[in-house]
Amino acid sequence: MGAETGAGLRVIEPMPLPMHAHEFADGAELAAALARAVAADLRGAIARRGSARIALSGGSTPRAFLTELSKQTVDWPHVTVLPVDDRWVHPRHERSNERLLRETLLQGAAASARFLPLYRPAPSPEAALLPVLGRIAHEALPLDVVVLGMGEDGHVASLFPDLGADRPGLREIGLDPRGRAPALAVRTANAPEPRMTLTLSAIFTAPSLYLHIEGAKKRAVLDAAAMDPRSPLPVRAVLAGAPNPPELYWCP
Ligand SMILES: O=C1O[C@H](COP(=O)(O)O)[C@@H](O)[C@H](O)[C@H]1O
Repeated sequence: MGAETGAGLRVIEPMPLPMHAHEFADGAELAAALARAVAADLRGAIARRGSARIALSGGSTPRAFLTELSKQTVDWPHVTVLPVDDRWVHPRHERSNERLLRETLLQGAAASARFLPLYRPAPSPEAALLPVLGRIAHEALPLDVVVLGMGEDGHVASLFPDLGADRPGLREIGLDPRGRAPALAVRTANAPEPRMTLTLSAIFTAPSLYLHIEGAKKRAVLDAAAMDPRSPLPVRAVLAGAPNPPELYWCP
């Protein structure tokens, strides 16, 4: 948007990066609507190609959505599910995103989906990176659907604002929309354990990209990042680089 000044000059004000916003009264309504939309995408991919691939976020926000998604009518044996990121902890650990997906989504009929873990029983994500990269490249890409969450610090997947602070160049690889690496081993001062994460170039292979955010504080972070062209937050890189505007599912 621009404004005329007295001298006839136009002051160009920044425009927010686009998103398709879907807003709900509460988390239960949001979870049901997001599950219906994602299930429709999965059925569409299966109808077109015979199979579907979906990458899903962990953390605390998506539990109700994942439970709703598991109840949807989908040809689950033809679906491959993977986490967008995982913490380098055993899959029975309470902070494991794999554990969350197994306990919520991979239940009932949805238990017949194929699960592709990012975690392996290796001492570090760096030690496991090569085999994980190979499996992702051969069995997960291109994705059909990605659902991203966001932390209050503006991180998405395990792409944190301090990405690359310990290893120069990592931030560029993780946030490059056209980069060649589909996954990264990362460490952050903001979380207790190392992690494995998909990069934005892998995330952007999905034609359906959802951003699932709950609460006023996260919404303010997102809106500020959408508005500020100089924002260093990884969520800004999602909005700026996504081939299509993401579908925002939000409730207070
Ligand atoms: O660490 C993570 O954080 C984000 C956001 O999680 P939330 O608990 O604030 O909902 C999540 O999207 C990501 O998958 C997870 O590993």
